[in-house]
Amino acid sequence: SGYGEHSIVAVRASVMVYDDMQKKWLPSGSSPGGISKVHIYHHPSNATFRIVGRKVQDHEVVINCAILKGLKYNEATPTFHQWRDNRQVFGLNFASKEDAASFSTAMRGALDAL
Ligand SMILES: CC(=O)N[C@@H](Cc1ccccc1Cl)C(=O)N1CC[C@@H]2C=C[C@H]3CC[C@@H](C(=O)N4CC[C@@H]5C=C[C@H]6CC[C@@H](C(=O)O)N6C(=O)[C@H]54)N3C(=O)[C@H]21
Repeated sequence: SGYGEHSIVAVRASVMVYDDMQKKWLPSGSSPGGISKVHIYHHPSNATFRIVGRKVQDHEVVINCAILKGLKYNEATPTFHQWRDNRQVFGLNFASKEDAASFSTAMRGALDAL
């Protein structure tokens, strides 16, 4: 309903990005570590989806990336999932297996709809 975006899933996860130079995973955002609320937002009128994550503590946006057709979503472990865009690799270290499963189901639904 309406013309805005709406959240199709909201989970808790630590958002990470892989640093190719240092060859290690770094927490995304300015303050080290910490849990974020990570949503998948659907924009029905332009049939798009994106992932937006905000730190629970200070609401810093630590991820804001489009879900593009053909994205390969890798479930490396039951609580760590990852994917690439043309610049970097993102990882979500979920607070629970249930959060991971919810997110994965919504992600795969979005990918099927693109
Ligand atoms: C073909 C391709 O791009 N391949 C990608 C994967 C991929 C495949 C298909 C589509 C998209 C993608 Cl993305 C790829 O191989 N990449 C992506 C970058 C990542 C980096 C390091 C190495 C180190 C080993 C592994 C890893 O990350 N793994 C193991 C579970 C482990 C779980 C938790 C996270 C938490 C932080 C870190 C840790 O524990 O300290 N950590 C981990 O250590 C986590 N890996 C990878 O996984 C690597």
